[in-house]
Amino acid sequence: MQPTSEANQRIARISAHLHPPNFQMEESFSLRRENCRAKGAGPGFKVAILGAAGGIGQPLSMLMKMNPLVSVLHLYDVVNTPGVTADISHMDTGAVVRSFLGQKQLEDALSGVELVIIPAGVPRKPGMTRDDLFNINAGIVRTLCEGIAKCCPRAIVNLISNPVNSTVPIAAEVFKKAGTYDPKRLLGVTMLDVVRANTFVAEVLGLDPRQVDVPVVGGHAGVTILPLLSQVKPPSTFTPQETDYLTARIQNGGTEVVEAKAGAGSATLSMAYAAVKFADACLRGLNGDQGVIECAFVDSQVTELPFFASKVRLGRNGAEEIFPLGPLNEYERAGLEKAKKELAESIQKGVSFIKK
Ligand SMILES: NC(=O)c1ccc[n+]([C@@H]2O[C@H](COP(=O)([O-])OP(=O)(O)OC[C@H]3O[C@@H](n4cnc5c(N)ncnc54)[C@H](O)[C@@H]3O)[C@@H](O)[C@H]2O)c1
Ligand SMILES: O=C(O)C[C@H](O)C(=O)O
Repeated sequence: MQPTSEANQRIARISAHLHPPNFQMEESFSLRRENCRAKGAGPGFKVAILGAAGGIGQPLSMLMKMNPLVSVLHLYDVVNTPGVTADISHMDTGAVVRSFLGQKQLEDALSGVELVIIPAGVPRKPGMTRDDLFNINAGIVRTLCEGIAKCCPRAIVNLISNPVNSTVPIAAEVFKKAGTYDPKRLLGVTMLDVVRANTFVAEVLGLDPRQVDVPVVGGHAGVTILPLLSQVKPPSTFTPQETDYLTARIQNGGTEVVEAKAGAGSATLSMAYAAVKFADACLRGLNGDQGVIECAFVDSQVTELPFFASKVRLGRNGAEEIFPLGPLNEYERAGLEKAKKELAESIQKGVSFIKK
C-alpha cells in the first residue's frame, strides 16, 4: 500500500527533527513548521539574538525560547550556533529556532526580525573597566548595527554589549549614517542595575525583592549608575549609612561578579534573566499592552546629555515616552552631577568612533 500524504508529512516532520538545524534538507521543513505555526497558533514576534553562543547568549536564548510572545527565534554568532540551536530547539515550547553562523549569514539572521537583542562582544576580567572593552566591542557593534540598518531597520534593538554608555551612541551614529535612525527603537539595556537594586534594597528592608521597585537612572558603569533610593516603592527611608552602602553596592554589582568569577568573565546568568525581563517588556509593548514601563538608556532630553537612562514607556514603536527623573534629594543631585560628567565623555567617545 502507498503511504498516504498524511503519512509522508509525518515522516517529513520526524526527519526535520532528526537532522541538525543547519542541514540543508531541514531548511524547507523548518520553513514549513514556521508557516504551520503562523497559521495554527497565536501571533508571536520574530526575534534575533546576536552573540547567542556566549555566556549571556546561551541562557538568554533558552529563556527566549520559553517566551510565549516569541514565534521565531534566530540565533546568530561567529561560533557554535548550530550546537546551541540543536540543543534549544528540542524544548517543547512554541518558538521555532534557527541557527546562523558567521558574518555571511548575518543578513539572513536579521531578515524580517522585529526585536534584535545584542549580547555580542568580550566581557571584563578583574582589574578592567567596561571602557577597557571599547576597542574590541565598538567594532563588533558597528558591524552588527550596519546589518540591522540594512535588513531590519524598523526592529527594536536591545543593546547589551559593553560599554553600553558608548555602544548605544555608536549604534545611533551607524543608524543615522544609514538614514534609518529612529531614537525610540534603540534601547541600551540597564535592567541588570534595576534587578540588582531591587535585590539589595529588599535585603536591607527585609522584603521579597518582587515587592520592591527601585528606579536606576544615568548609565551603565560605575558612578553613572544612579539608584534613586528616595523613589523606592514601597516608600521607604534609609539611614545615611544604608544609602552609602546600597549606592556603592548597586554601582559595583558588575565588579562584584567579575571578581568572584576570577577571570572567567562577568555576569551572565543574572544578565540573561534581566535581558529577558527587558525583552519581554519590549514585546509586550509591541503587542499593544498598556502601561509597560522600565528603565533603559535611550536618546533623551531628560538632561542636557543626548543619551540618558530613565524610566520609559514601551509601546508599539519602542520607547514611546521618556519620563523625567522626578524629585531628587541632595545626595542624588550630587550623584547626578558626577554621573553626567563621566557619561558625557563616554557618549562622545562612541560618537567620535563613527564620525572620525
Ligand atoms: N548591559 C549589561 O548590563 C551587561 C551585563 C553583562 C555583560 N554585558 C556585556 O555583554 C557582552 C557579552 O558578555 P558575555 O559574558 O556573554 O561574553 P562571552 O564572551 O561569553 O560571549 C560573547 C559572544 O559574542 C560572540 N561574538 C564575538 N564577536 C561577535 C560578532 N562579531 N558577531 C556576533 N557574535 C560575536 C562570541 O563568539 C561569544 O559567543 C560583554 O560586552 C559584557 O561586558 C553587559
Ligand atoms: O560588569 C560588567 O562588566 C558586566 C556588566 O556590565 C554588569 O553590570 O554585570
